Formats: sequence, structure tokens, C-alpha cells
Amino acid sequence: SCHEDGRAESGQDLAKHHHPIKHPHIPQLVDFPAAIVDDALHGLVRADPRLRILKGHRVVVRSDIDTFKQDHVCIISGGGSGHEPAHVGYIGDGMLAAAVAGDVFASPPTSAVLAAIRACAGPKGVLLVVKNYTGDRLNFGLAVEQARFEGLLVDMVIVGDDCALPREKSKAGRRGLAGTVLMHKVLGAMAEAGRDLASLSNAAAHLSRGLGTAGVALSPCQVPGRQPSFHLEPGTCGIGVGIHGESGAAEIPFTSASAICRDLLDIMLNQGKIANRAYMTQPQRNVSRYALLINNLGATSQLELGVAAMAALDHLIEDVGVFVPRVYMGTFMTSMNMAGVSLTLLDLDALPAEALEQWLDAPTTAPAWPGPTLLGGTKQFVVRRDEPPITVPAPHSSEAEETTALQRTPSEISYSTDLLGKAIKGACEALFSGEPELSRLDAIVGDGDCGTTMTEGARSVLEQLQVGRLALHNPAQLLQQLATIAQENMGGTSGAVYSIFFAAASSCLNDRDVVRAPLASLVTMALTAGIDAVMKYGGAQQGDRTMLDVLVPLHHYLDRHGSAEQPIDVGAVATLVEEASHATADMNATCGRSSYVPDHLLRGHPDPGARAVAMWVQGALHRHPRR
Ligand SMILES: Nc1ncnc2c1ncn2[C@@H]1O[C@H](COP(=O)(O)OP(=O)(O)O)[C@@H](O)[C@H]1O
Ligand SMILES: O=C(CO)COP(=O)(O)O
Ligand SMILES: [Mg+2]
Ligand SMILES: [Mn+2]
Repeated sequence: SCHEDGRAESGQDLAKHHHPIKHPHIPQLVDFPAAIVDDALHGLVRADPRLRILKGHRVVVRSDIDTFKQDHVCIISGGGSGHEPAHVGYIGDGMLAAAVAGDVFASPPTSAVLAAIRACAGPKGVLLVVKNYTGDRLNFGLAVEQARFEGLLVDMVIVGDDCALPREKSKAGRRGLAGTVLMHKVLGAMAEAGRDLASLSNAAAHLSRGLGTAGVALSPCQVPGRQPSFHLEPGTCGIGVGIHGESGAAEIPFTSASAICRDLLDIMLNQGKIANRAYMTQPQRNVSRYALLINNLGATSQLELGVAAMAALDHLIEDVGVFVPRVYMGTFMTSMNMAGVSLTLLDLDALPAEALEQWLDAPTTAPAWPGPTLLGGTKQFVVRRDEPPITVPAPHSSEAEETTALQRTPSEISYSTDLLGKAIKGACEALFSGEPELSRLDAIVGDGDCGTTMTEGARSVLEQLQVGRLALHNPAQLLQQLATIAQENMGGTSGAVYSIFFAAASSCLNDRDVVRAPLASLVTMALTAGIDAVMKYGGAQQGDRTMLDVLVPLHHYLDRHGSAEQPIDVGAVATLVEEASHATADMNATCGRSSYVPDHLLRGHPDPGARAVAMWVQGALHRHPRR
């Protein structure tokens, strides 16, 4: 957590709770992996008096926000960390008013986004520019709903500029990549010039249609404290990468810089051999005009960026025959320390009746926006070359250790706070011991943060349990508390999904006479409501390879067996969740981050969110299968 004066909790403070870095493969300038985001924000704000941190949140705002918001629409962006300089580097006149940072590769919790909106909300309103990831959509979306309920003027636009993944592969839609920074620039300049909230949202919709990005990985990335994000065979590269250390849509032999850059552009412009995506409109020879952004994914030398610029301009101008009057080259949005680049094209005629150059050229004080732009692109500057080779009562506490809350028959008792406390403790502990497996799996099928996100949640729940603050006597209130913990301490898709799950479960129990209901049927009711809400907001169903693939079978089982006048067979439940979670290993992913990973790479590895459900259910039942 951070202090109002801009001092973040230091690495030394955090040392009390977290482990220092274990010997990494490559040394990294990090004291404590868990403190990396706070330490980095701390450093940044100390170095720049134009910025300050909102107390208690990883939110950076312009220091003069209170006066600034009186006569400007404030643009807020954010998302997981690990993409620096995005998004804090874009705070300044003519770009962003604030940035919300999550843990590395994990969306910030809803509460942080809400704090940013509250700080920036003035008479002109707030526009959230959000990259299209499930966690971000949910956490920023929930904050918008809550802010509107508070009467604040706020709108949200989602950016999805990725061109590399086939449309059919994912229900999640195009990923938000480096093109987001061009959105920040154009929308920020318009806000600076006094345009209103509605016209900014409208412009954003047009812009996203003219925006495309595709990237190549030459190495995996390494998040401190974790394993390298994937393995690349020597001589190969990952084409169609995102910004979360993914291996890409396909692993291909590395031929030459020019060939790879050409492929990236062809993917975007639907040209040549890779003409199967069609996200951007077809370029028109001697007519179409683009801004080109060459983005370092984190560990690429400036020399290599220059080579990429040469290759990209050469292909666009000579082969495709289009104009490229604006070129931006540098480090805009990274995948931690991945070697590689992404290329972004913005159709300069994407906005009806506006010259986009005007907005791109408008001055900004944001430190990460490159100074003067290169006015590349008239034909004579490009030399054609040969291709180089290359609530409720009655505490019961005299139970035998092995008895679990669900095991008692409904007629015996409906509720035991003592057993419930033990079940919660067991659930949390199972997540702690399962953390290495969750981290490993999410590194393969996602972006590696699932283990830490789940243990962050478990740690907060245990803390509240230990100090007696959990409302064990009142199921509705307890579930509300769990929702709040997920919302404030977890982040990521998991944080948002669990927050929605517990909040909906809580509201459904609120209205009911929970005193007499058998515990198992309470659980069934809560699961019904929770699952429905997760499906509604997250858009996933059974079979999409998510945690729902364990929650739904669990719900079916309890629904069938929960009201009978006999104890639930906890062994059977433990086996059921174990098997259901492992069954996800053979599923194709159509939702969430795994839908960006080729199916053959997912094969054999179960979904981490599904495994996490199996772990905490087994922990709550005190049944631990040998792992
Ligand atoms: N739309 C969705 N609805 C429900 N669960 C989802 C959805 N998308 C992803 N998940 C679950 O979230 C898990 C990943 O959690 P986490 O690592 O926090 O996500 P991310 O890194 O994508 O934000 C997945 O393994 C999956 O079980
Ligand atoms: O890093 C992120 C996007 O910027 C985080 O998104 P998720 O929470 O969906 O992983
Ligand atoms: Mg993540
Ligand atoms: Mn993840």
C-alpha cells in the first residue's frame, strides 16, 4: 500500500510478509518480488513532482488533479503492471490524468479503479481507456457501475488492437496491445483541447477500427520470482505475441528481421500468405495513410528497433504502396523484459472529418511519449535493398476433528460457526500449498499470476478469520465480506470473478430464512446465484475451460445430494472436483487469457482457475489428494 505523500511501502517493510528473491536465472534489480510494483511507483513519484500516489492504492495521478479536473475530461488508463512505461509514463498534459496499476500481469482490484475515478471526477467527467482483458474489463467495469451509482460522470472504452489471433479462437475478443498508447495520445489531445466526454467516446470507437498491432517474441520474459514465461527453441521466434509473456499464436523459424516484420504487417493488413484475419480494412495503394509505431517489448536494443523500422517502412511503402507520414520508435508497452517488437498501424483517416496528425502532433508533457516524431515515409527516403539472409446462530464446537461442515446431516444441525471457520482455514491453506502448481500452470496456459492472486486472497481471508472479523454466524454477511476481500486484495480475472461470485451468492441468501435451511442447501443456493452471475458478467459457460468447469459439476452434485437426509459424501465431492479440474486439460479455451494460447500448447495442462477451485473445495472438506 502507498501513502498520500507519495511514499510507497518499501521493500524492507514488505520483507516482514514476503520472501526475498530467490536466485533467479538472470539477476534482476529487485529486492522483493512482491514489492516490485510499489517500489517502482515509489521511485517514479519521488523522481517526478508532477505525480502523486493516492493513499492506500497503486494509483498515480497528476499532482494538480484537483484544479485540472475542473475544466478537462480526465482520461484514466491502467491494468496489470509489467508493461512499463504504460501507463504511468503517459500521465501529463495532453495525455492521461491518472493511471491504475495492478500486480505484474494482473488487473488492479476494483477498489483501486474506483479510487482513481473518485479522484479525477469533475464536472467534465472521466473516460477510462481499458485494454481488452477479462480481468480489466471486469474490474474497471465494476468500478464504473459503482461510480455511476455515486452520481459520477464516467465512461469507458475498451481497446482491442491485436490482429494476430483468429477470430474463431476466442470469445474474449482482440487483446489490447501497444496501439492503446496511440489512443491515449489522440484522446488526450482532444481532451486537452476541450472536447467533451461524448465526443471522446465516439472518437475512440472510430479509432479502434483503424488500429492494428502484431508482435514477435525473440525470447520469453521473466517476472521476478517466477520461471521464464515459456521456452523457445533456438532459431525460432513466437509470432503474434501479446504483452503478458505469451509464446504467441505460432512458433516459426527465425528467417530474417525483414521477413518477420513483413509478416507482422501482412497479418495486420491482411496481405499475402497470412490473409485470414481481416481486422483492419484493406489498404488502398497510393491512398491509405498510416502512423507506424515500432514498440520494444522490453529487451530489444535500439539498433534492432532501427532495423525493424527500416524493414517495416520498406515493405509498407515499396510493396504495399501506402503512405507512412508518422513513425514512432521506442519503448511504449512492454511484456516485462521480453526481447522482440510489436508493430502498430493507425489508419490516419480513421476519424471522419479529422486530421489525426493534428492530435498526434499536439504537445504533451507525458515523459514516455517520444519528442519530435520522425516524418518518415515519402518514397525517396527509402532505399530498396536486397533482403539480407538471414447471518445465523448456535455455535457448535464439540466436533471431532475429521467432521466437516458439510458432513453433518441436515436434521442434525443447519450451521456451525466453528466448523465453518475450520473449513475456511482449510480452504486457504490448500491454496497456499497449491500455489506452486497454480503459478506453474498459469505460466503455461495464461500469464503466471493466478497462484499469487489466489494466495493474496487467501492471506487476507485468513487474517480476517484469525482476528475474529469474519461473520461466521451470518452466511450472507460472510459472503459479502469475501466479495469485498476479493475486490480489494486480489485483482486479476480471478479477483473480479470471485468478487462477483461471492457478491451474488450473498444477495441470494440475504432474503432467505437461513436459520432453518440445511447447510448443504444453503451452499447449493449460493452456488446457483454465484455461478449465474459469473456467467452473466464474464461471458463464459461450462466447457470454455475456466473455473466454471469445476463449479458447475460441484453445483450439480450438491443439488442432487444436498437435500437428502444423509451426510454429503465428502470423499465423493473431493474426487469429483479433482477429476473435473483435471478434465479441463483436454479442453480448448474460448474465454479468458488461455484463449490466446494455441490449443496444442494447452493440451495436457489443466486450467489453473479450475485447479484452484478443486484445491479450496478439498481444503474446506479436509480432503487432500496426494499431489
Ligand atoms: N470469463 C471467465 N469467467 C470465469 N472464469 C474465468 C473467465 N476467464 C478466465 N477465468 C478463470 O480465471 C483463471 C485465471 O485467473 P487469473 O490468472 O487471475 O486471470 P488473468 O491473468 O487472465 O487476469 C482461468 O484459469 C480461468 O479459470
Ligand atoms: O496486465 C493486464 C492487462 O494490462 C492484466 O489483465 P488480467 O487481469 O486479465 O490478467
Ligand atoms: Mg493476469
Ligand atoms: Mn493469469
